[in-house]
Parts: sequence; C-alpha cells; structure tokens
Amino acid sequence: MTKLSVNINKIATLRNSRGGNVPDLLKMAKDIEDFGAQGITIHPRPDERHIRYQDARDLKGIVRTEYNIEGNPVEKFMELVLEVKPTQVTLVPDAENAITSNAGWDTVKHKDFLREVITEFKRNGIRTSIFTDPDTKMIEGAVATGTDRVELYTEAYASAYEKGDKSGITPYTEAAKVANSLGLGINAGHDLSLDNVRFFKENIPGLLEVSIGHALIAESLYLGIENVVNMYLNKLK
Ligand SMILES: CC(=O)[C@@H](O)[C@H](O)COP(=O)(O)O
Ligand SMILES: NCC(=O)COP(=O)(O)O
Repeated sequence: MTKLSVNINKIATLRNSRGGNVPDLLKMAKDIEDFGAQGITIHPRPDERHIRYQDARDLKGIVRTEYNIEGNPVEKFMELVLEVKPTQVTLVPDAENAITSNAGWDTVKHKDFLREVITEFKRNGIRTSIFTDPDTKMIEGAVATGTDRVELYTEAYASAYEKGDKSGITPYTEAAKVANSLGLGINAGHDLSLDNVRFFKENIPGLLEVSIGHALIAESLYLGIENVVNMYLNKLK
C-alpha cells in the first residue's frame, strides 16, 4: 500500500486571500485525516504566502497521522523543523522566489551539505527525504548522504502522461529499482492527480508515499474533498 499525504498549502492560500480564518486550516487538516488520508504535508515558503511558520507549529498538536514538512534547509527552516519535530522532513532546493518547486537536488554536488543537515535531523528523530529527479546517479548520491528516503519529482512524468506519453514513467521505474536495491525508501510528488496516480503507482516498485496538493484541492472543487481523498486511497491500494 502507498500512503496518501495531503499537501494543504492551497487551503492556506485560500485562507490568506481574505486575511481571516476561512477556511480553517487546522480543522481541515483534522477532517482530511478523518476522511482517511495517512499524512499531512506542508511546504512553508520563506515569504509565508500560503503556510505560515505559525501554522507549522499549530499543526503539530493536530496531525495524528504522518506529519511531513517540506522546504529548503536554510537556517530559518531548519530551526522551525527542529522545533516542531515532524515525522518527516523533505528537503527541496527551492529558489526563494520560485512559484513552485521546479528541480530536484544535485545529490552529488551537494553531498556534504545534505549529509550535514540530514545528520542533524536524524539526530533529532526526524525521518529525512530528499526531493530528487529520477536519475540513478542522483539516487546513488542520495544514499551517500545517509537519507532515509528520496521523493521522486514527478512533474516530468505528469506532463508526459497528460500528452498521452506513458514512456515518461521509464526513468522513474529505473530510479525506483536502484533505490530499492540500495535500501532507500521511495516517496513521490508534484503534479500527481486522479488521472495519473494509478499508472504511477503500478509502475513504481516499493512506492511508500505520495504527497498531493494542487490537483487534489482543484478536483475537490468539483467532487468534494472527502470523496476525492477516498478516490485517491482506492487508486493507491
Ligand atoms: C516539493 C513539491 O513538489 C512541491 O510540489 C510543493 O510542496 C508544492 O509547493 P507549492 O504549493 O508552494 O507549489
Ligand atoms: N511533495 C509534493 C507535494 O507536496 C504536492 O505537490 P503538488 O501536488 O501540489 O504538485
């Protein structure tokens, strides 16, 4: 079974657009878990345009499943994660003003830096994951950092799938085989959706977890979030 971690960034975006507390992010996180999601993901960005640092702290008392915080391990982010102590931290090499995540780590070039921060997170009992492209060299590089898992960056797969090109899955399947053989756990995310998630899951041996936000919230506008969470759970069985 692959776990579904719901990324709630977009709920915070909607809340922040009016300055009040509608929708209530904490209540929605709780409800999403009640609907069956096995995790909650947030990705606080330095400008706090959606998830605020205070949300990350408040969610600690709310999330009962797996709590995953994503971001670039700059000093402020590291301090937050070490204070909150989520289940998992996912390291993403975001530029400060990026609209969304748009690249995986070069785990070879940044090996020493990644090893240092990963050691610190693991010393504090936080599982680690590195956002990475489906490139076997990057997977091997990730092993050398001591990380528990990688998160395969799925944008390229999703965009090929949308154009009807299923061969976009091939590098992901290859990367997963290498990760499995090296004992590295596999997560995945970015632009996964109700349309493309089942084919992805079927072709990725040992897929432990997907984190999905943008499409899931958009689909919920039509179908309702309880229904959509359960539709994902069915596809991930
Ligand atoms: C790491 C990743 O893939 C991202 O998709 C991310 O967590 C989403 O961030 P935004 O909601 O800011 O686009
Ligand atoms: N790690 C990926 C994530 O949390 C959500 O990405 P997206 O579904 O918003 O593209």
